[in-house]
Amino acid sequence: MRKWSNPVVMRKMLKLVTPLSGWMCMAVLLGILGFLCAIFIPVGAVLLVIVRMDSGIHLSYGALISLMIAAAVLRGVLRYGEQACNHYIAFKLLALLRDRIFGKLRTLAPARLEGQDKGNLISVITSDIELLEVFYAHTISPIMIAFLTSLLLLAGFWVIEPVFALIAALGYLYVGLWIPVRISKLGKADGDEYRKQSGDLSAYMLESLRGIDDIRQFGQGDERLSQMNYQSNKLNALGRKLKKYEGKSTSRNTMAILIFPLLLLFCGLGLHQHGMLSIERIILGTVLLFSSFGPVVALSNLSNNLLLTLASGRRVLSLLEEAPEVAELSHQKPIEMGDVTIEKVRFAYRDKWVLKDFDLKLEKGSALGIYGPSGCGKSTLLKLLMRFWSIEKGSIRIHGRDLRTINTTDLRDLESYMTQETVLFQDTIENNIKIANLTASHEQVADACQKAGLHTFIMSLPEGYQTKVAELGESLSGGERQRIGLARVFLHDSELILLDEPTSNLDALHEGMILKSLKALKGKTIVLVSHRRSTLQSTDTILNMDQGRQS
Ligand SMILES: Nc1ncnc2c1ncn2[C@@H]1O[C@H](COP(=O)(O)OP(=O)(O)OP(=O)(O)O)[C@@H](O)[C@H]1O
Repeated sequence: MRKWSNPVVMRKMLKLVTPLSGWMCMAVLLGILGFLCAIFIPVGAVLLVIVRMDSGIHLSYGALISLMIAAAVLRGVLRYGEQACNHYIAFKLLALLRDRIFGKLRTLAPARLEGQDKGNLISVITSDIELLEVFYAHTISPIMIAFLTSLLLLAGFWVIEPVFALIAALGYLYVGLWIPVRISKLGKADGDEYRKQSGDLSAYMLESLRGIDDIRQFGQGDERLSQMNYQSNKLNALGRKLKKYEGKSTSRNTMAILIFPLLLLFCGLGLHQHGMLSIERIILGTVLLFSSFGPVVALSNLSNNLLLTLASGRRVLSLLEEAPEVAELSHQKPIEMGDVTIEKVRFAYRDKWVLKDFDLKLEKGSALGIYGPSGCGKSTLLKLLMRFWSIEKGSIRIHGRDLRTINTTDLRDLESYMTQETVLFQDTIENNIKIANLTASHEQVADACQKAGLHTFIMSLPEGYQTKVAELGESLSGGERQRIGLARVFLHDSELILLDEPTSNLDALHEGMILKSLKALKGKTIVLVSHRRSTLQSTDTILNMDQGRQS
C-alpha cells in the first residue's frame, strides 16, 4: 500500500468529484443557507428583546416572528436538499469507483489474485469503498460550508464590533481547524492499522470458512476460534483508541463553544465600560457566536470518521494505482498461430526461482506431454505461455513474434488454458460452458460436451443444459467439474491448447474418451501436463521437466 499523507489522499479523492462539481456547489449553497437559517432563530429572539428594550432599532415585531418561523421551516427543507445532493454525489462516485476497481482487477489478475492477500482485497472492494461514502456525502461539503459560512459570519461580527470578529475567527479556527488537524495527526497510524487489521480478520475468516472441513477433521476449531478472538480483541482495542480521540475532540469542542462566547462577552463589557459599545451589540454578538459554531463543529466531528475514511481511501486508491504484473496490450499487429519457441527463459516468483534458462520448441499442430516432480514449474510454464507473469530473461515466441508484443485479446483468442481447478458460476450448466464462447449455439455447446464426455451426464439432469449449477450445490463431482472445464476448452476452439492435469479426477473410461477427442482435433497445438504417464501416451513427444530443465 502507498504511504501517501492524509492531504495527498484527500486531494486524490477530491479529484474524482470534478465531474459532479455542479451538484457539489448546490449542496454547499443549500448547506450555507440552512446554517444561516438555524443561526437566525436565536439571533431573531435577541432582536425581539432588543426591539422591546426600546433601543432605537426599528423592526416590525410581527415580521421578525414570521421570519423566524420561515427560517425554522426552511432549515429543514434546506438540510434535506443538501443531504440529497451529497448522497447523490456519494453514490454516483461509489458506483464509479466500484467500476474502476473491477476494471483494475481485470488488469491486475491473475497474478495479483494468486497472492495470499485475497481477504484484504475483498475488504477493499466491499467495506473500504463503502466507507468512502462518509467522505463524499459528509466531508467535502461540510468543509466548504464551514469555510464560507464562517466568512459570512465574520463579516457580520465585523459590522457589530471588529474585536468580536477577531475573537470569533480564533474560535472558528480552533474548533474547525486546530482540533481536527491535531486529532487526525494523533490517530493517523491507528486509523490505518484499524483498516489493515480489519482486512486481516476478513482474510482469516474467509480462509477458515474455505477450509472448514479440514479444520473440523483435524480438530483445529478451538485454535482457529481463539485466533479469531485474539484478532477481534486487537481490533476492538484499536477501535477503543479511536473512540478516545473522538472523546477528546468532543470535549475540546464543548469547552471552546463555552469559552469563546464568554471571552467575547467580557471583552464587550470592557468596551462598554469605556463607552465604546452598547449592551445590545454585546448581547447580539454573544448570542451570535454561541449559536454559530454549528458548521465548524460539524467539521471538527469529521476528524474521527475521517481517520478511518482516509485509511480506506488510501487502500482503494493504492489498488487503483497498482501497476499490473503484465500490462494489457492492444493496437499491435494481429497474430497467426505457428511454432512456439521458448529460449533461455528465466523466471522467479519474487525471489523464488522456478525456471532457469529453460528452452523448448513446440511445432505447430503437435502435442507435447509434460511431467515432472511436484513444484518443478509445469503450471508456471503454462502461465508464462498465457503471459500471466512477465519473464525475467529470455523469450517466448509464437510464429516468431515475442509474446510481449501480441495484443492481449489476440492471445486469449489464440490460447485455451484449463487450470487444475474449474470454477463454476451461479448460472445454468449451458451458460457455464458458454463463457468460453458467448456467441456459441446450443448445438456447439452440446458438441463440446460430447467431446468432453459430459453430454450424457447433463441429459440425465432434470432440466438438462438449463439446470442451474447452484441447484446441484456441491453435488458435482471433481470429475464432472473437470469435464465442464474441458467442454469450455473444446468450445473455445483455439489454436494453442494448454491443459494442466485435465483428467486427474477422471476414470479410465472418461479419460480415454477425452484423449480421443483431443487427438481428433486436427492442426491444434497441445501442451498437456500430467503426472500420469498413461495420459501422456496420447501426445507426440514427452518432456520430463525437472528443476526447470528439459531432460
Ligand atoms: N503465485 C505464486 N507465488 C509464489 N510462488 C509460487 C506461485 N505459484 C507457484 N509458486 C511456486 O512455484 C513453484 C512451481 O509451482 P508450479 O505450480 O508451477 O509447480 P508444478 O510443477 O505445476 O506443481 P504440481 O505438479 O504440484 O502442480 C512451486 O514451488 C510453487 O510453490
